[in-house]
Amino acid sequence: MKLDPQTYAAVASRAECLATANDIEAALDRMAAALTARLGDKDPLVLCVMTGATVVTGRLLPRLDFQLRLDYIHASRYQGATRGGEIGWHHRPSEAIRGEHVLVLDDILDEGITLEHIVRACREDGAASVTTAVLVEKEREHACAADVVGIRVPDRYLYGYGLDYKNYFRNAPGLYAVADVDC
Ligand SMILES: O=P(O)(O)OC[C@H]1O[C@H](OP(=O)(O)OP(=O)(O)O)[C@H](O)[C@@H]1O
Ligand code: HPA
Repeated sequence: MKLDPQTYAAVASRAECLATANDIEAALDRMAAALTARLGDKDPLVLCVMTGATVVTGRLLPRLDFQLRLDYIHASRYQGATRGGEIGWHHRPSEAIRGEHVLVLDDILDEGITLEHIVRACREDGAASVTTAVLVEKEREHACAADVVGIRVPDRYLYGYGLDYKNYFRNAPGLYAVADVDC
């Protein structure tokens, strides 16, 4: 569904910036250092979790100065809503994963259900190892933990740097918490 320009502007004006682009770029530097230490000699297969992880993947990969390959995996459970539902699989690269040291890269760890399903699928599909990294982790309980976390934020609905609000705002140059009235 499309947002009309008035609603779009009103949502943006009510949102609160929780992390600036500078904060996030510094977090990406830290993530790159941690991932280099873990995977620098493993020739990993990086799996971008579509669609939200496109921005973190694009910003992080040029910081990883070692041999790697890029593919994608697509499981989602929000579909433009602010509450998650059943997980839906759209692309599971089972053949590509077999025997690989996999790095699953996602934008956010919220309830952790998406990452839990993806890690389980990678193990079922015969990955040699599975490492997980997320740009943002919400301060709440998660169904599974991420190995590498860029930035931790309060448990509010967020947009920006790949994260969407009603399929918009993935291009916002920071992390913004949506006002309660818009959730
Ligand atoms: O930890 P969870 O509560 O499971 O939520 C995290 C997941 O939710 C978002 O995906 P979404 O289903 O919204 O798809 P999208 O990437 O296309 O936005 C996000 O990109 C994570 O993959
Ligand atoms: O806070 C969020 N914002 C955008 N997408 C999400 N997917 C899970 N949590 C969020």
